[in-house]
Parts: sequence; C-alpha cells; structure tokens
Amino acid sequence: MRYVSTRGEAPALGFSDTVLAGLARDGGLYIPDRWPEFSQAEIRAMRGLAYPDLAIRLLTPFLGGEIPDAVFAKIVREAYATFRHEAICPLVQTDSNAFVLELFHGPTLAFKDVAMQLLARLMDHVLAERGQRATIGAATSGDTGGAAIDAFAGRDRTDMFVLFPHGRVSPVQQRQMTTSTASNVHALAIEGNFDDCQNLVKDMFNDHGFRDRVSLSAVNSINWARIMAQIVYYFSSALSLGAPDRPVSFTVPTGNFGDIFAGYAAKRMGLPIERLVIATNDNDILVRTLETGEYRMGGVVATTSPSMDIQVSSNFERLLFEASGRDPVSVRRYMGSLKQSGAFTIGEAALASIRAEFDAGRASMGEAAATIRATLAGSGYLLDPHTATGMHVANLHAAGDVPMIVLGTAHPAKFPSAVKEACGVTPALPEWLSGLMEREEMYTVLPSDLKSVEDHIGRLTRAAR
Ligand SMILES: Cc1ncc(COP(=O)(O)O)c(C=O)c1O
Ligand SMILES: N[C@@H](CCOP(=O)(O)O)C(=O)O
Repeated sequence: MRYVSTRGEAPALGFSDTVLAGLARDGGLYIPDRWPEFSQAEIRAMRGLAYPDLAIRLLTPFLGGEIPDAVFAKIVREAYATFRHEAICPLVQTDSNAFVLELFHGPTLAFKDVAMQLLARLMDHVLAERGQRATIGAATSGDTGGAAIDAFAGRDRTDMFVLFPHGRVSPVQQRQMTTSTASNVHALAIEGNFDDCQNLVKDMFNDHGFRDRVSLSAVNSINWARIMAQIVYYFSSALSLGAPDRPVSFTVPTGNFGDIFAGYAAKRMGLPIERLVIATNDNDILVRTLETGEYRMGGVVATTSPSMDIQVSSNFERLLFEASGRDPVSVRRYMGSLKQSGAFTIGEAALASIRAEFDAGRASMGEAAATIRATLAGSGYLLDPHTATGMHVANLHAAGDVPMIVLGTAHPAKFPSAVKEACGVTPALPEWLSGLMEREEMYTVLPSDLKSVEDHIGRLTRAAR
C-alpha cells in the first residue's frame, strides 16, 4: 500500500514515511492509494473480537508490511491498555433505537485519545528504527492538544509544540495542556482562534526550509494515522448491533472532518453504513456547503462546544479528492480558490456523490443545552455539549428502524460550566484527574505570526539540524 497526496504533486509514500510526513509537501493530505476491502463474511467473522484484536485485523492492511505483525500487535495492545473501560469504546443505549458510542475513556477524556495513544507509539517505533528525532507541531481547539501531550510526554525522540487559541478553550482542556511536567512538551497560547493555529501549523509545513531543519511532524488529523485509528470504532459499534447483517447510521459532532471521514473510510472498507450525518454547532460551514454546494468561509463564533469552533475543515479535502474521482487537479482548483477568495463551488457530480453519503445539520447552543436537559430527564444519561450537538442533529435524522449511533466525543466533565448551565448538574472529573485544576500551569503566549512561532520552536526543539 502507498499513500498519495490529494493535490497530486508530492511523491507517493509508504506507511512509515506517511506517518512522519504529516502534511504532504505540496500542501495536500495523504490518503491510501486504494481502500482495503473486507467481504461480508470477513466482517461477520470479526464479531466478538476484543477491541485491540479488531484494530489489528482492520489496520494491518494499511501498514503495507512495513511494521512486523508482532511489533504492531504490541503497539496496539499497549495503546489501549491506557483506557479505563474494558470495552475501550463502549456503546450505550439512550433510546429505543439510539445509542451513544463513548469514545472518552482514554487518559484525557476525549475521542482523540483513541488515535493519539496509537500514533505516539507508532511514531516512536519508526523514529527509533531510523535513529531519528522529530519536532511535532500541533494545533488544537482544545482536545487534540491535551491528548497529544499525554501521549507524547516524556518520549525522548519527539519535541512537541501545541498551539491553542488563547482564552478559547475550557479551563479543564487548558490545564490538560499546561500542567505537564515533561520537558519535551510545550504549550503555546496563540492570540487568535483555532483556524489561526491550524494555519500556522500548515504554514510551518509549507515553509520547507523550516520543516526540514526541525524535522517537522504532525499529529493533527492531517496525519493519516489519526484517521486510520478512528476507523476501528465504527466497526466495533456496528458489529455489536449486528453488522454486517444490519446497517446502522452514525451522527458525528464535526469540526475538522477527521472523525466522520474515518466513518466514510469504514464504509469504503465494506461496513454497511446507511447514513453519515455531519453535526455542527453555529460554526456551520459544512452544513451550508451541503445545502448550497458552496464552501464559503465565515467568521468563527465562540460556542459552548469550543472544540468544534472551526471554519477551515482540513479533512474535507480528503472527501473532495474522493468525490471528484480522485482528481488532484480539481482539489488544487478548490484549494486555490479557497486561499484566494475564501470560497469555492463544488462541481455538480462531486456534490451529488457527497450528498449520496452524507446528511448534515446544526445545533445552536440553546438546542444543545435543551438536548442535555432532555436526555438527562429521559434516560438519565449526561451528555457533553459536543455530543449533545450530535444528539440534537441525530434526532432530526433518525430514520425507520435503522439504529442511529451518535459519537460521544468528550466526557461531560471537560465542560462543567456549560453542562451545569444546561441541566444544573456539575459533572465531576474522574479520580485520576482530580488534582488537575490545582496544578501549576506553564505556557507561552505568542502572537498569531509565523515568524514568532517558528523562532520559538527553533530555539527549543532538540531536533533542529
Ligand atoms: C469533543 C470534540 N467533538 C468533536 C470534534 C470534531 O471532530 P473532527 O475535528 O474530527 O471533526 C472535536 C475536535 O476535533 C472534539 O474535540
Ligand atoms: N477539535 C480539535 C481540532 C483539531 O482537530 P484534529 O482532529 O485535526 O486534531 C481539537 O480539539 O483540538
């Protein structure tokens, strides 16, 4: 298996190089040159597998033989040993045909842990094999940063710099990034929003001199390995509801489009998925795009689901590549227009193919809060504001007797004020994080300016040549 860039002007790479590269050198995102496919019989035979065994079964074809089976199995088992739930990603029924897929039993209480714990170990393995070091640049609207810092803290081959929007993450999210005592992780509070942070990271990748000098790597979902790891829980949840003999639908709280793109990949691999429903908060660029066919940037508004306060949805580029028949010329045209005028219009055939797979809906902050209240009253289940955004949209898209699975992307205790305001209950942090809010914080405030960020990273990283 090789990985190709969505923009078609960077060399195709093997798995290990793709993991280290993050963003392709032409600014595109790597994607497998073909989707591994599993027959219905093969999928049926996956029923009952423990989560790590299922992950090994599903993900091995993506490695292209570059990591020995026994090594990969060890990496996977160690990654999921960090989770606090035996099932890793348990499925909880909240109504007759509605389910929450709880993805928040990892070390930082967010779905990001599922992929990040695996990615850190994969990256470590590849760097050790090559005797190399890397500098990791990560952008976060709140959850990726904490998950990345937990997964990479103390790893000798990597220095990590996490860019978060100053004052726009929840206090719990901020502490998860700023209280690590590991000397290889650095939290940078950027004076801007998440899109500014993400643009800075992409600009660092596109500055090839800097990129090469510090051996820059990525752990955002621009890194293929993040998406890859997230495919597994689509299979695990669908299998537990009778797949492949019973189709299911998923509603996914969406920002950067990574999580839902993993669902699309699962479908391409043979999993019978009826609908993939994109759920956004008031930052609804993706909903507008599906409605009108035009992807047009607006301003970012701060909401009670801050991790989804995103306009530039990185992984939508991967979907555009697929929907345009894997045509990098179209993708370059779309991305060029986005850069120049803040908008592009999707071609008719590509739009039809996107609409054939996806639905989309938004929830205002009021609607998300009402859903938290109603779900608690109806089933005793406490949602976080991101999952509540998904639940609101899922309720509008539930169809017939097809089970609807909402991805539970964060634990409510990460957003105690919003949850309390919605329903009067203050969710407590689990015992292992109980001292978090008292720990000393360490972070550097920087302007949203490429040179300032590169100078800072260049001074501190041990990977500089
Ligand atoms: C809690 C939570 N929900 C949903 C999302 C959106 O996921 P994605 O960016 O993969 O669309 C994020 C951040 O990405 C998140 O942290
Ligand atoms: N919501 C994310 C934003 C970054 O997303 P990623 O999946 O591309 O890492 C966050 O919480 O940081």
